[in-house]
Amino acid sequence: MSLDASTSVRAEEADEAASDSITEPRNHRTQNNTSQALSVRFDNVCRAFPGKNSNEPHVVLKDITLDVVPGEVLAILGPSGSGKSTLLRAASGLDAPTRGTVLIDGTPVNGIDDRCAVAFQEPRLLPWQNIHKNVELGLPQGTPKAEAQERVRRLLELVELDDYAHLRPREVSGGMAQRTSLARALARRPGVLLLDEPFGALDALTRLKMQDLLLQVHEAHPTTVLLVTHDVDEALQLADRIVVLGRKPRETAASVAHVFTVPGDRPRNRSDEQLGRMRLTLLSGLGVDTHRH
Ligand SMILES: Nc1ncnc2c1ncn2[C@@H]1O[C@H](COP(=O)(O)OP(=O)(O)OP(=O)(O)O)[C@@H](O)[C@H]1O
Repeated sequence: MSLDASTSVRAEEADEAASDSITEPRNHRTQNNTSQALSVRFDNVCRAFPGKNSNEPHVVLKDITLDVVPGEVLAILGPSGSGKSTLLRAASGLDAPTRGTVLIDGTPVNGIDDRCAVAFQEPRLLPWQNIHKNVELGLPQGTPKAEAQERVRRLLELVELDDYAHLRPREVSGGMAQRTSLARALARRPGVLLLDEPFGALDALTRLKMQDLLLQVHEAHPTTVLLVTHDVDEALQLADRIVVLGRKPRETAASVAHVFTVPGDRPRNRSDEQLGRMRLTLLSGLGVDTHRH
C-alpha cells in the first residue's frame, strides 16, 4: 500500500491495515519473481491477555505446536472465542505470543511480517478508489510500472473482475468486494496467505462460488494458506488438513484438540460419503449434537 493510502485508513483499522502496508518480501523470491510458498511453525505458542475483573491473566491459547508445510491449505476451526483469529494474528505479526514463537520459513516472526498477506471478513477497501486501484495498493512498493499493470490485470482476470475494474467499492456486490480484497492480498505474492473468515459475511451461494474461486486462485498461486472459518463444509472443501482448537473443561485456554487430514484431491465432491463422516466427527468435536443429523 502506498504511503498516502496507508495513512488515510481509519484509525480503528490501523493495526490490521498495517498488514497491507507490507513491502516486497526480501528473501523469498524465485528468479522469475513468483513467490515461494513458505512453511509456518507454531512452536509452543501461548497468548494471554490481562484479566478483565481479576489479576489472573485471561489465557486464550496454550501450547500450540503445529507445522504447516509450504503450499498447504490449513483450515482452523474452533468454537467462538477459542483464539482462531488470535493465532492468525500471531502468524502475521499483528499480535505477538506471550510465550513461544511463530516461525515462517524457519525465521521467527517479529513484528508485522512482509512474507504474509491477510484478508479479513470485511474487505476493507478504500471507498474513494476504484477496484483496479484497490488491487494495485497491494503491490509491493517499487514494483516497476509495466509489471504492476500486468500483475493487476492478471489478478483482476483471475478473480473475474476485469470488467468492473473502474467501479468503486460501493458500486459492487459483497462478493465482488471480497474478490477485490483477495486479489489485493495476492498482489504481494505472499509466501503465506492468512484468511480470517474471508467469506463469512457472504450469502450461501456466493460463498460456494468464492470457495471454488479460492481453489482456482490457489492453483494459480500455490502459496501456503491458513484459513480461519466457522464453516465445517468450507474447511472440508478447501483444506488439506483441519485443525480444531478446543478447551478442556473448566479451562479458558484453547489448544490443538484434533488435526484431521482431509481425504481426496480438490475439488472434492461435496456429497462424498467419507467427507460426510468427517463432517459429523468435526461437528461433534465442536460440540454440535449430531444425532439428529
Ligand atoms: N486485544 C485483546 N485484548 C483482550 N482480549 C482479547 C484481545 N484479542 C482477543 N482477545 C480475547 O481472546 C479470545 C479469543 O478471541 P479470538 O477473536 O481470537 O477468538 P475466535 O476463535 O477467532 O472467535 P470468533 O470465532 O468468535 O471470531 C476472546 O475471549 C477475546 O476476547
